[in-house]
Amino acid sequence: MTKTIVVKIGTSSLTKPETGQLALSTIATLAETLSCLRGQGHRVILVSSGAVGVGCARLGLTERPKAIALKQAVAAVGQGRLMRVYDDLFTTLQQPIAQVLLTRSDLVQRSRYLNAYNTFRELLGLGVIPVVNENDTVAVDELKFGDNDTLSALVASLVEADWLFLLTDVDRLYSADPRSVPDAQPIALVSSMKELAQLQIQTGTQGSQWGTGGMVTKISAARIAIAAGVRTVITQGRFPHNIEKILQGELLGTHFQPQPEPTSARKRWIAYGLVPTGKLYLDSGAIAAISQAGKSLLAAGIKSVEGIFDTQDAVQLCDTNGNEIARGLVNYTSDELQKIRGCQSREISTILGYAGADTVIHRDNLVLT
Ligand SMILES: Nc1ncnc2c1ncn2[C@@H]1O[C@H](COP(=O)(O)OP(=O)(O)O)[C@@H](O)[C@H]1O
Ligand SMILES: N[C@@H](CCC(=O)OP(=O)(O)O)C(=O)O
Repeated sequence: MTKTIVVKIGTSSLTKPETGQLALSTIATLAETLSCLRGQGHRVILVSSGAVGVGCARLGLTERPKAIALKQAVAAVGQGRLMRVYDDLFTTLQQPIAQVLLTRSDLVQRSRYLNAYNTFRELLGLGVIPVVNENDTVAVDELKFGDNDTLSALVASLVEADWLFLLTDVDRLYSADPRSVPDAQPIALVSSMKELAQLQIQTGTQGSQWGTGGMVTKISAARIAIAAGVRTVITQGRFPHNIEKILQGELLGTHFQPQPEPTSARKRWIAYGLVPTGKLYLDSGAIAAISQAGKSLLAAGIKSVEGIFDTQDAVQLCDTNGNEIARGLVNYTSDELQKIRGCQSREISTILGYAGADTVIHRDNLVLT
């Protein structure tokens, strides 16, 4: 059966750690594998990092730049070079590809989000493999994916993929970073995010020398993808043929089982497409009402309000310790909420001097995270 498959490859797999030069045999095998999957009728998207790493190698820089302007300039050098290598390899295999560079803002506005969806649909319909990366050269700090693990999960969610493969320089997820904890235990299957929380995995915050997010971003990417019904696998990038083996049922890498009932497309956009601009801290009654009873959020349950936002902006809903429970679109501005937090709905019109919505966030606009 035809599947939609998103494959993300990180800098640590695309380049040689010693020199930063391209790992050509890995890239060639990846191109071969993806072309083969296309030949079998699957729809394939490649999310490729490497613009900064390849740009550094091209310019003789020995470490990933920290200054934003330099990083953006280096990415511009590397992205072109990376695409040239991909195009040469895929052309040899008679497989057309396309470059798709996205920024966070392309997914924030609903119309642009749908536009991105339409572009992917057309490309996949044409039998093209889109090669996606963040548009590092123009992305601004506040509106960044920041790492391609997240980007690939958002793309997988956008196109409602069946599979997301996160290819990296370790063969799977471990109970702790195997670089620093040699007896860390391998994890083969994660059946829910609740189970993952119980495993208490240690990830550190660092990736490899050239990678960005390490395992943390892969786990949060898996969270986004499985909520969209996408089976997610973390596996070794050096052996791209493993993707075919996994699709045939071999249990390589770490598998994250998709949520049985995926969150609706609109709610996924609210939860992960939008960038929240504020936080509402809730009391325990409100937390129980939204998380267990599926109710809307009322002003009475809000203890405090953080940030400046407008109506219909996305905000995070947190417990009093700041742990996020849900996200949603607010019916009131931050100024209004400062005045009505903790109040009964019937008091709102007297406090504000005009009638507003009964709910602060209607349950149709509220997503548990
Ligand atoms: N619990 C863990 N299990 C496996 N790897 C981990 C874990 N915690 C941290 N890591 C580190 O994450 C690294 C991969 O992340 P990163 O360098 O960002 O890769 P990529 O460039 O593929 O995105 C591994 O090399 C490993 O050292
Ligand atoms: N967009 C950046 C990659 C960011 C990123 O997530 O890198 P990695 O951790 O290697 O997957 C680039 O092309 O260099």
